[in-house]
Amino acid sequence: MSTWPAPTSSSPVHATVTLPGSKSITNRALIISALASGRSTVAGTLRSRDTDLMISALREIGTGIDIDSDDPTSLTVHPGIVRGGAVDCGLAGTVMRFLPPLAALATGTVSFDGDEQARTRPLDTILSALRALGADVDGDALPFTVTGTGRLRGGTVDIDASGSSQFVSGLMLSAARFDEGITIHHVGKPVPSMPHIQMTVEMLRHAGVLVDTPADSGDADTWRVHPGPVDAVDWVIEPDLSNATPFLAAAAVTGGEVRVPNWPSSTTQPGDAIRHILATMGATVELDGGILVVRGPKALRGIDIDLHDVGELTPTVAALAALADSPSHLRGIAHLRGHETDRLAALVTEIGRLGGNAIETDDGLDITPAALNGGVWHAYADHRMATAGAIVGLAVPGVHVDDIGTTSKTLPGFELLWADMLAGSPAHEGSSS
Ligand SMILES: O=C(O)C1=C[C@@H](OP(=O)(O)O)[C@@H](O)[C@H](O)C1
Ligand SMILES: C=C(OP(=O)(O)O)C(=O)O
Repeated sequence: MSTWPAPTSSSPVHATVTLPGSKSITNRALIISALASGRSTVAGTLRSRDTDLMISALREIGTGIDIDSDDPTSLTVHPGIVRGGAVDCGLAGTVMRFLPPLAALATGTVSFDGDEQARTRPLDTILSALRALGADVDGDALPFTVTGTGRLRGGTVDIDASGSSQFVSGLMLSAARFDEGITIHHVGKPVPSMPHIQMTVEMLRHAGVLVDTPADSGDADTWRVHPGPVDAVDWVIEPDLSNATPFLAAAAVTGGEVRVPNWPSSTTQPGDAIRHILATMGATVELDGGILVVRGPKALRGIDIDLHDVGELTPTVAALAALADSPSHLRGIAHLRGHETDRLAALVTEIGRLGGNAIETDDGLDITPAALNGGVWHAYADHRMATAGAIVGLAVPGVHVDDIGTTSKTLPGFELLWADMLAGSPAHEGSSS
């Protein structure tokens, strides 16, 4: 694997960047469609490692998925009886957490494995919950098996979802097909990434599933999915707003202007929070007729922010903070230690390697301004670490990302999009020139 010389831009970046579909919405739409009572279609699907793993896994255990030969982002999903098979989760949290509850409905054994690095990602919470709901699960982490009899009792379960919102989402997504549905009580420190749980709720409701949230029932930290049929839906996937953030950051870092079309006027995607984050750091941000326009400031300010709800944005925000002219405090993100890699440790190490100043706190990062130098930025097989390196490289000559290819987890062809963004901007140096 050769390192990627991150292009440096000595002039403001001016570009319009169109992003493919959302990973989180795509993989939810696929699971819900696989459980539906008829044929669904999914338009604007993200095609990337995480979503292709979901497609392969669903096919393996009985779902028919046709891919339009003229437009590989258009899928037709034909639900089938869930059967045994072997599932590769790669490093995808959405595959390793969303599929086991569906596998519990199988008529055989579904075996799960994934990348070496995936074997350390937390899973015991959801696997224990499935056992409590009547499933036969062997193992507490990857690799593990789920053996089904074609149905699952379901019912009430207490879980500690402070490590990942995906435990709640994963259980909810298949629960309408459990005999008793599900009632999930969370017990523990606050659940992160609540917008992602709201995404699950809204998409289930869109498919006709009856869901009670804490706001509906008045029961704090309790979600209920009633048993019942799941409707077929013609899904249209929003662009991935978290994947938009490195491109918007490019405007902020270079004092340029980046436009992202098809920005939804209302969304459950956490990436929407980048508008507030960039504005707080000094950028001008406008949402104008579905186009998000970010104009960078002369100098970026640091930020003090709780990212508990939008942890996915941390690598982008940390890269921006490393280039800001005042200190930043990123809080509420202890759970990032269980993401693709330990993101807090990885960001501290990589910012430090370039001469920056980042320290790990109990639940986040403190980053103070320092002059940065070039060097190798390690991605740790983490797509968002790789894109964070690209952001830093815009402002710091001589940054090389060791594995830019890892961006294919959610954004294949990132380097080309990055190069296209820079192509319209006069002075930059690096691989894309
Ligand atoms: O449900 C989802 O699609 C996701 C939930 C979040 O997970 P955590 O709650 O584990 O942070 C997020 O970080 C991840 O990228 C996608
Ligand atoms: C945490 C992430 O991914 P995953 O779905 O694998 O948890 C992410 O994309 O930032």
